[in-house]
Amino acid sequence: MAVSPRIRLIYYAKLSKPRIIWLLDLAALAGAFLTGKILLINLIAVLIGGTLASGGSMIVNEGVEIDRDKVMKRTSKRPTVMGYVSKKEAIIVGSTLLGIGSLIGLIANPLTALFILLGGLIYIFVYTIWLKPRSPLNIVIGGFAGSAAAWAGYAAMTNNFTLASLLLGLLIFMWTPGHFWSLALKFKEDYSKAGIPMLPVLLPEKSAAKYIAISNILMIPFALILYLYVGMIYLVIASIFSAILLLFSFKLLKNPTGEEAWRSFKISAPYLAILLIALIIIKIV
Ligand code: HEM
Ligand SMILES: CC(C)=CCC/C(C)=C/CC/C(C)=C/COP(=O)(O)OP(=O)(O)O
Repeated sequence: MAVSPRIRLIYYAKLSKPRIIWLLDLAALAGAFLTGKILLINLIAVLIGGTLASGGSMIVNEGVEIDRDKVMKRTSKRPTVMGYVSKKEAIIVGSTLLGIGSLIGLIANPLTALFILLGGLIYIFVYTIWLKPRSPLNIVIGGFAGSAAAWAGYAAMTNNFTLASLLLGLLIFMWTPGHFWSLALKFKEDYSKAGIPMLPVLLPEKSAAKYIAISNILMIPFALILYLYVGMIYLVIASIFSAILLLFSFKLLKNPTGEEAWRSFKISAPYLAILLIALIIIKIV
């Protein structure tokens, strides 16, 4: 379809899921600041490279998923579903962006580039193509894609992968199921219609709420343990916000409705953001 380059850019900006990219960038920033030493050029490289690569991966995801997105109300207006961007075009443009983003990571070092590429490849091949249509563990394993952002940020400063970066990545990995199952519980019908076996589609609401609570409880030690590298002020902040997150999980457990699941989802991104921002600020001052 012939549209102006400006409109085309808007389609691609939408397809890149910018609301998710900022948190991935924040994870990369937290990884970088966790090292305690900042190399400015490398920091810029990992942020620009990570943004292009994650945006590109999302565009490939939407190219691959046109038939699933078509069926779900939440995703039915995407430029790919509307026919504004074809499957082939989304896959080519998205993979090119993933490639360029990974190459920009090379400005920092090869390990950074590798983690950026790994994040995109896990999201596209392991999550989107392999597990999403087949297994309720799809987003559990897919969570490693988010961890890769933190590992890339850490590697950009140190050219290394250490226990500290492993733990930050595991926080994101452990956070992902609670984040996503809350959303899937709210949009249970959508996922069911599309035949995607998200856990809340397969289980009664009460059991889904139980898994969300369990996964959030299991995540909290990973949130707190980072105090070893960040200090007591971080521990206090992480404890307070973890308690708030748990409160939302228990409210959902008591009242496992779509509305309560939506609240649990809406608190999950700010929760992770606050912990990551606290880590960054404490490391700066
Ligand atoms: C496989 C793992 C994940 C799945 C399946 C998932 C799924 C989703 C979905 C479907 C949305 C709604 C998107 C929309 O329509 O706008 C969303 C929102 C979001 N996700 Fe995730 N996500 C995952 C991991 C992550 C990770 C690792 C991060 C960042 C570290 C992240 C950050 C966000 C943010 C910031 C939002 C927007 C929240 C809002 O609208 O309030 N997600 N996620
Ligand atoms: C370092 C690096 C490049 C990391 C990239 C990792 C990455 C893109 C993680 C995102 C995970 C995510 C937002 C999934 C969305 O689910 P979905 O696709 O099922 O959502 P949908 O139902 O809205 O299509």
